[in-house]
Amino acid sequence: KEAEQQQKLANVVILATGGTIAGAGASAANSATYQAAKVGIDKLIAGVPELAQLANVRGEQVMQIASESISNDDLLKLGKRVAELADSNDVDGIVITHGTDTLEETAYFLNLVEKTDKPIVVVGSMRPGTAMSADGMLNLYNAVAVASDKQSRGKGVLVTMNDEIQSGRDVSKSINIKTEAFKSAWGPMGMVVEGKSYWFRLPAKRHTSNSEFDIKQISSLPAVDIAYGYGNVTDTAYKALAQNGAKALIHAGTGNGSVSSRVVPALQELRKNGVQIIRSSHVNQGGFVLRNAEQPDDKNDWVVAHDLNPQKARILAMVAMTKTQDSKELQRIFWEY
Ligand SMILES: NC(=O)CC[C@H](N)C(=O)O
Repeated sequence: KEAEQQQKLANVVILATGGTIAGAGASAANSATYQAAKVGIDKLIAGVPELAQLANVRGEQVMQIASESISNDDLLKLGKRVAELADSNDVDGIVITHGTDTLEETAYFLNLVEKTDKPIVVVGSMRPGTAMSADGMLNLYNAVAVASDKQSRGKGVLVTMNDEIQSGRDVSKSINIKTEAFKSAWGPMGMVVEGKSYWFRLPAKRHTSNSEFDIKQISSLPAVDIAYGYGNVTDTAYKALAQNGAKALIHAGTGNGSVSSRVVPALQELRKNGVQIIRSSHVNQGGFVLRNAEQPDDKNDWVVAHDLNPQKARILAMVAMTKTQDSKELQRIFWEY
């Protein structure tokens, strides 16, 4: 009977990378002061025995770090392992446990480069497992529930935090001290409640199987860096990043991606020297940058990131520039993904 039950359940692999979901603090009162990336994946799985009712679950420790330290090489390593698992017949879904600081970057990266319809769910927590009202157990349970659900197929890379199912493209860490930390300007795709998912909308942008990018064809990512716009800003950071080898600069602009008159000449000059200039916005609830609004992008040969925040724009620019150095192609890609 037990063997029959196991055969019916989906096979889900949990790839662990670290973060607060694997964190540990000195006491149960430490919800904010703790060390991330301490607890191994086997212990995390053992801590949620209910997972066995949802799926045949096994874990792999891919790395054990806080997500602010994830490098491009780490992204590639994780992405390639996800692709291998997605290709194997005995894997139905993949969950990635991840620190929340750059979770939105990894989720968007995988959304762009994994050529599969199988569910890929990225999950983290805001409190370590040692804290009172730790959120990691339920978030992980929800992630496995979504990853083992056939309905989750073909919907792009997903994020399950705070009972919501979010698109890995849209979602962003919006506050750092609440368990309700992850928001999308365009709303969640669904909810997961008591191990069951409820869907309300689908992503309109290209992703996974329908993407022109494939992790198997990517061996390195170009240097793309971000510089921040603010009152009294100078062009120092932009120039320094370019001098250090950046092939594209993401302008994390004020408002609708506006650029200070003290910075414009440097960006025009850098573009003439081959550096791609991509205007995004760092406004809190989600930016919306349009071509030739604020700045003459056609004349300057700059690109706009539209609704992608600066850190997501960096991910898309890196992936796109593995294929093209043409600014018009780059802009097409920024509209489509
Ligand atoms: N809540 C978290 O996961 C933050 C912990 C750590 N800074 C990380 O991103 O891994």
